Amino acid sequence: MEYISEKKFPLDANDYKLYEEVGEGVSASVYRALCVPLNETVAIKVLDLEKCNNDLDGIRREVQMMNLIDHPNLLRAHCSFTTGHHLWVVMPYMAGGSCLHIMKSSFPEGFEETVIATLLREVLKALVYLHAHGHIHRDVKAGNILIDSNGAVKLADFGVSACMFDTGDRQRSRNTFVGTPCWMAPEVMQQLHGYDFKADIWSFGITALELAHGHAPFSKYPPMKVLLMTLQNAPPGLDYERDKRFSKSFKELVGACLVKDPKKRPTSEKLLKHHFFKHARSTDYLARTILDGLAPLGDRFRTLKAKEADLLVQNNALYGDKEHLSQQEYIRGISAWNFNLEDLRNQAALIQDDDLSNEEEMMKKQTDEHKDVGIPEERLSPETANQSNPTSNQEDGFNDLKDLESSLASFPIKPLQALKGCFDICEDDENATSPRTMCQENGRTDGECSGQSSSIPRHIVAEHKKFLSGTLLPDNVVSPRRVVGEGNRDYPQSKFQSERNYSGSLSYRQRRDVNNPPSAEDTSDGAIVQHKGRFKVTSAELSPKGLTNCYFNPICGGLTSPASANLTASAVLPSLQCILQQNTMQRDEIIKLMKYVEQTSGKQAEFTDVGTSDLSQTSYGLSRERELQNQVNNLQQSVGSLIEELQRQKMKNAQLERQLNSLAHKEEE
Ligand SMILES: Nc1ncnc2c1ncn2[C@@H]1O[C@H](COP(=O)(O)OP(=O)(O)OP(=O)(O)O)[C@@H](O)[C@H]1O
Repeated sequence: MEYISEKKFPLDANDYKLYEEVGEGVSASVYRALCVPLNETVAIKVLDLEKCNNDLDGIRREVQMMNLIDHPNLLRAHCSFTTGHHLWVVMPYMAGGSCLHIMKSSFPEGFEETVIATLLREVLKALVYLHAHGHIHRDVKAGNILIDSNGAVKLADFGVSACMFDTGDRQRSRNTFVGTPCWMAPEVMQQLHGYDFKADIWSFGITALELAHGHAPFSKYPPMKVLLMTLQNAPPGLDYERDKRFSKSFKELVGACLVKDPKKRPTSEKLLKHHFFKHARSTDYLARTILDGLAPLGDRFRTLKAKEADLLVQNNALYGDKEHLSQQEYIRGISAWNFNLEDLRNQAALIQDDDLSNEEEMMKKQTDEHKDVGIPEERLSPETANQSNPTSNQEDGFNDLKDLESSLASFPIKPLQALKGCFDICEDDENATSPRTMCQENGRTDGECSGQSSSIPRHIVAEHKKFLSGTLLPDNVVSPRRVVGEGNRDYPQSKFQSERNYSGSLSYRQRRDVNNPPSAEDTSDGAIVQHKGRFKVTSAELSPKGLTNCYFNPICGGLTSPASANLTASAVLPSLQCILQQNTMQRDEIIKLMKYVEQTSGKQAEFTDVGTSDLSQTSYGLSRERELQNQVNNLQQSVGSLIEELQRQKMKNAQLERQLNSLAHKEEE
């Protein structure tokens, strides 16, 4: 892992003088330093190899990339070498720091359009180069756009990049769930067909919004919610009202990047010709406008770190609330979201009902706004598109299999609420190993439980399950029990549980190394890997056995477990609600499917009779379910207010404790 650039940077740590720390990632610290023989200021990224045992591949890839690339807008390494158990990567010093840090220090509301156009043009040039050479960056975001003292812009951090020309095992990495949630393209989250360069275009669009507002869309939400919102909502965009200060061409550029169908996104090359970039200026302009008057990078880094520590203490004392902490992580400016099952449950449980209705409103608003800006409906998620044109489904009827599939690929009406229920009830129940058990607990027969109808095409069923189970991640991500069910891959639940690391300095991977030596299975299909503070989940669908477990479980989804005697009302109610919602939706879908199958097999007349009586039974069932659901809602509201009250008391307690402490302190003095 040693190489030299033309300029002959020394490969001995003694030839460098380390100064202050200027940045920190999950796996590394970055220092300003002096290369003594060349008398040149450099940045040195120091990685502790003992702590990154499992990620050597990623590190190797990053260093190789930093060696091979040769483009003024990409951060290239001068050299790299090991010293003790550390790897030093020597690179040009980018005195301005990252765009994220600059915004956090001086532009909390985002940059003005000319600055954005200039920054984005430079980043896009880097992407054109990377894509032309077969690379996907996979982590484009303001935190990885660095600026030097002259205003030169470089895209950094190739730790999770991938190469389109890779084959075999490395090709699999292109189908992994990797990136930072807010910037992650829907196809990367969905894991259905793999992805390509266009994933970077989506992240580029999100970065444009981040530079415009000072934060990425959905950044205040916990990762689980970000995933759901990205998949379910209309793509984010510039708002006509709120973003009046931005030009139409900027809005169009963002709109072009943030299209859910990757095929409809422009290539980086085409995007570079977009008329928005006529607003771009020279990079000196950046130096004059955004770097002028900024404190030295090390000082800014220290201030941000102190702010972050304060916030962490405050939030811990006041809320103990992960949603606030997640936001706080964003303030820190690194993507240190460790992702584990326990978190998913906790985060799902944090989702409030009013969030849900806000979400729905937001979706509706975004749909209207998109219409205003003239964004075609194909940019909208299936749900939103349907909202904007309520008759479209009916008009199309059920004749088109494609329509059916797209409607099956939608989430329940309130997926977050459904998830909330599923996670609540799932608490550490080791007995819940199969859908069969769960369904028996619900008083269903196996037949009902499997939901497999001979008339339903199997590929539709498989896809359907992915969404109706309330799980948006690949099945293997959120349901270790499914893995257990496969027999030979018997992960105990605890292996998937990591302690969430809010400060981001320790990763799941590092902790696990201490307690569990890595096994071959760690990299097998479906293992969750926390990769450099981002998510990385290998898709099981790529393995030949991946699809064999795609059973459609209409009642329980993949996550619920039998109710145990000590379950609280708050745990049971949401889960009931989840079951009701899923039932309602699945019943509708089954009727559609039956109708479709009957129509195509020429039994229309027969079906009408059976169908009519089925439908009337169904509508009775539906109204009964609605009634029950209302009751569940009411009960849930009471539980909600009790929880709120509890939180208020907790806050009071924390305040009293602080007052007591300071009194005790004074007395001691
Ligand atoms: N060449 C550089 N000059 C100045 N600052 C830098 C340089 N390289 C990195 N930094 C700063 O250090 C921070 C961490 O670096 P980097 O992103 O490479 O670490 P990482 O461990 O890969 O982080 P991540 O958590 O994003 O994976 C960056 O966000 C940036 O602010």
